[in-house]
Amino acid sequence: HLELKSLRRRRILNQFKGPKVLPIVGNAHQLGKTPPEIIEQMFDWWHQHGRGNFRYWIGYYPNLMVTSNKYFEFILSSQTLITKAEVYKLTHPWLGLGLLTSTGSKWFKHRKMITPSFHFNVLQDFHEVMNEKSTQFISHLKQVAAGDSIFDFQEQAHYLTLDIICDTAMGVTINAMENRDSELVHAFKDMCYNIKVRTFSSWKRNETLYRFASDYPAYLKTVKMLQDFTHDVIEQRLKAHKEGTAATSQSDEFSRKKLVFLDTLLAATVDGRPLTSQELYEEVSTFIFAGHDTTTSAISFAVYLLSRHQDEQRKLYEEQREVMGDSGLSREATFQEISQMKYLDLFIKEAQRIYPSVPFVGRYTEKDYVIDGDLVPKGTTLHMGLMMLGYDDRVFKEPHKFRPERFEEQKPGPFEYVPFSAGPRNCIGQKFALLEIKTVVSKIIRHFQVLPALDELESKDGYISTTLGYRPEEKKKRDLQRHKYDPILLAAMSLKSENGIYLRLKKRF
Ligand code: HEM
Repeated sequence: HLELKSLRRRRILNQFKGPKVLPIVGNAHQLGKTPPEIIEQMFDWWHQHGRGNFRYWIGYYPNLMVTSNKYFEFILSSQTLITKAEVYKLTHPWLGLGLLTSTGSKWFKHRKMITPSFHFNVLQDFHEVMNEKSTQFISHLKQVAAGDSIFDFQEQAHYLTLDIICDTAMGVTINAMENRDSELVHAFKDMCYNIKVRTFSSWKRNETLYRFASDYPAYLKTVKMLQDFTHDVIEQRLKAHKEGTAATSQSDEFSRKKLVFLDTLLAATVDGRPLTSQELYEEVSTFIFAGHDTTTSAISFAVYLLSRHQDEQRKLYEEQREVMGDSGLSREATFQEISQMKYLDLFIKEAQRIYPSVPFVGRYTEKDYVIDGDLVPKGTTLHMGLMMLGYDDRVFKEPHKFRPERFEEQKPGPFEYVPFSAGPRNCIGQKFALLEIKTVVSKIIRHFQVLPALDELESKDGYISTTLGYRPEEKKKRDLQRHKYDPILLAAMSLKSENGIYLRLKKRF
């Protein structure tokens, strides 16, 4: 039955390049056993098939890895090709159908309703929180990094971003940096971990089969804990609104009450009515997930690059001295000062090219499409290889060289570099994210010299340690020289280092 059902799709998709397909398994047997092996396989196939689009089958499910510019333009500009790939369903039990996962008219109406929540003025309130939490983060790092110790920065960054997002989304202080062993902090961590594990497990990915897994009861407990926590906070905030003790608009300057994301949702309407409690829950949870998993990745890899590329770090420090003044290095940067940090901006662009926080974006074709003259059949999962774009030497010369200046010298075309996606379904939190990354990273640069785990790991020639993106033969050779402290990349929904991001910090004052 499955064979017959997929006959048409097979016939059509055979027009695309791709690895040889076996009956029943498709190409699943070639994918690799571990998450890092899967991303390596994708890069290998990309090279083997002329660094263009290629198709592969997981059992009877067809997948098309998309890296061509014309495809990116078509998909990202489309108003109809907006249904997310099946993998996003793993977030449904926690997030429901919020902005990230919904489709059709629900997505359209909610996108319109939520857009003002990221308005410039609201961001200024968020910036206060980012500043406050990153000041705490600096004190926290001083303890963790004391005595020249080598520590996993990625883990610490996760606590920070969780603190920022809970406060900006709901006005709640969970203090994850200090209470890392609390049940709630564990629940957030476990949930992100669970999504990662299920992404790469062929049977745990299936909702019905997953019920038989040994970790299923613990998973249900985690989902319930997060749901109860968020519902409680929403109820309390709703009560505060009724009693007039919460901020209702950004102009609440007089009372100095901070506006949080939930406040803007409580004031919003869809179809002329306020949001239901389920809708409020879905959007707040989505904001929390999309807004902290990604920034953990972005901040971690940016700081990792600082540790390996001392010349660039020196330039960044000089810029901090220029913008903040020598006597101002210990204070918090204002919104305006952040926008004057131009080299930091280039640095983050370059960091996102090499280590995009969202390495792949998935869509599902609910009907046939003709893209760049090719027929793409209904029922195909499209994976947009955002990460491959960054390693394409037809666009970025010497892609393994870390050179923030490249973004000043030559701007990539509109669909050649899209870490925040593009078009109607682009990242709604882009400005929030950049503000957060810059606030945190600039503060780290002012307070510490970031050093690699071992002195000899500093890059002397500007080349990065990552070998993904090299041609397979070249990659194999370079892999032999890899060090245990070089990150091993894996692409769950966001890009992470499987073996952590180990580095050292030296206090500047
Ligand atoms: C470095 C940080 C970030 C990166 C690289 C990033 C990237 C992306 C990308 C590529 C998408 C498109 C996903 C898709 O089409 O499936 C997306 C969507 C989204 N992002 Fe971000 N993001 C970041 C941070 C944030 C933050 C901080 C928030 C919220 C505070 C956020 C909220 C969202 C939401 C709600 C969507 C769904 C938008 C929609 O479908 O209309 N993101 N992001």
